[in-house]
Amino acid sequence: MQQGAKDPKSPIKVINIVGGGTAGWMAAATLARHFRGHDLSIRLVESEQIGTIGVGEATVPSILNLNRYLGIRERDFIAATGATFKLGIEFSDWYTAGESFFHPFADFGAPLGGIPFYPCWLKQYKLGNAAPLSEYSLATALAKGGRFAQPDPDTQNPLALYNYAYHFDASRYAALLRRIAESHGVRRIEGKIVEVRLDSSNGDIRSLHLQSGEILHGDLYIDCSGFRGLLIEQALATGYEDWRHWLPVDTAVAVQSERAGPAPPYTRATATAAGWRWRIPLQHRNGNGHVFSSAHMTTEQASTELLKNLEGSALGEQRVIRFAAGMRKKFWNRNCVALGLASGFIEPLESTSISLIQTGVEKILKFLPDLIPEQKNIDEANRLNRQEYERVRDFIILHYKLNGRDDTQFWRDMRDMAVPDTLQQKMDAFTEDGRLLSFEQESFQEASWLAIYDGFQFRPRNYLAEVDKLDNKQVIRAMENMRHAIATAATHAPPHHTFLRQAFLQPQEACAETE
Ligand SMILES: Cc1cc2nc3c(=O)[nH]c(=O)nc-3n(C[C@H](O)[C@H](O)[C@H](O)COP(=O)(O)OP(=O)(O)OC[C@H]3O[C@@H](n4cnc5c(N)ncnc54)[C@H](O)[C@@H]3O)c2cc1C
Repeated sequence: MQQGAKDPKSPIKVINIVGGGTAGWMAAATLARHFRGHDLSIRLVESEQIGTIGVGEATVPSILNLNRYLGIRERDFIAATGATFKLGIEFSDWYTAGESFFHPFADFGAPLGGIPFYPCWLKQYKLGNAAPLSEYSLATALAKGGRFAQPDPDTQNPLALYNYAYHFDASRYAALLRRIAESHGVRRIEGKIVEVRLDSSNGDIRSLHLQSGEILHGDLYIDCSGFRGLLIEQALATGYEDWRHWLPVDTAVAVQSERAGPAPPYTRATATAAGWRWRIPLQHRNGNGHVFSSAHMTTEQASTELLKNLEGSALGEQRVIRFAAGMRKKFWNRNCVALGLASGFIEPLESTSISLIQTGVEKILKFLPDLIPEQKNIDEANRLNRQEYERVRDFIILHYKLNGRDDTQFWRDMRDMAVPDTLQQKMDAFTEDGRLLSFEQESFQEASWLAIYDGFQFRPRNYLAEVDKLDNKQVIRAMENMRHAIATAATHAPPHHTFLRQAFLQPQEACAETE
């Protein structure tokens, strides 16, 4: 057998990870933790000369599971990464200019008489007896007031159940993960890979050749090299499925800025003439960016719009990043798995990339039992990965499809476009009677779909007939009680910055009682 070629039945002994951005270090820390005690060596190659993408600072709640798995205490995480809490996303000017709505990581209301809240609300809303849906969400009320408190895990009150995520400094998070990975034995190699050689007998990746002359052989290669896809595309020519006909936003200008005022506990996404701007509040600064369609707006226009709307002075230079929405045709091809930007990218509107890295790593763990790769497992991992990407894609497209703006060609085109069949099916079911279809591998659950439908005032023609079994007066009273309880609970929570300071940023001893 050639050097570097592996007997297909023997367990993997060497994993080479290419790239030390968020994807590379997430993979390194998780794989090293999962396979500790195995006869396995994990190496990570990264190049300071190339650097990382330097954005990617808003997350979804699944990040808490990763931190827990890696043994990262919330207090340490928040101090190390300059993190703030995130209750959801405020969408400004998306439906029409001047209007905004909130997508919380939480359900709306609580079931009434065994019937889910939404159909009950819908009937009363149509009758003019209900407040806007957002007023039945504690997470939304907290966000609006700039307040934060952690949900009480023992509460019996369904209104107090919500999730949260974080905003964090991506480079500091990568550094934290690196410390964990290295403590589990991962070896970091600084250097630029200048050549990737394939095994002529089977087409697998055989070796990585560094500028320094060092050659790395391995059994499994994880491509975390960013958009370039050094292994998965440049070496293995896996192919890319391009979704720009649905998601034409293809360029970002990004800049950091000084914080002005206390950090709100949410991300803001503000629609512009041909895209949208993000504002991500960290403890020590804001992350800002403007993502736009280059067919409808120049980089100069996008940059002017971004700078004009910064809340504090810009810190450092603006960066321009180009991308194409889509996914690699296979995320696992031969002896190579692509994670992060190397595996695909759907624009950052719902902060999904980091969670897709997480589920990508989980698929490696699940479909590589005993470290022995089998083609049927690889095929299944690819099938699930595709579905997961497509579900996220559909959810993002929905935000554009439902827009009510008439001010530019971009928004009119987005409203008129034909959407994927899977999305059309969901929209049709919802329009009929409020049914929320859920397919395999959904990243966003029913409450999230509801938040977007309702935010865009896209409402069903009918409500579920079952709701008519409930007594109208009782329903109205119960809903009013919920709204009152939520408003009261929200005003009792501390301002977000006070919560952060008191619970997480004070010296250890002072915090002991808050744990
Ligand atoms: C505009 C924008 C906004 C985003 N916002 C969010 C967000 O809010 N939330 C979210 O979840 N995600 C977001 N993302 C996605 C997020 O940034 C990425 O998923 C995340 O940073 C992971 O990137 P990565 O590690 O795959 O790639 P990168 O950070 O690009 O890292 C690539 C690594 O590969 C190394 N490398 C490349 N070539 C070589 C070579 N030849 N030799 C050696 N090393 C090499 C580099 O040195 C680097 O270490 C955003 C992305 C963009 C473009």
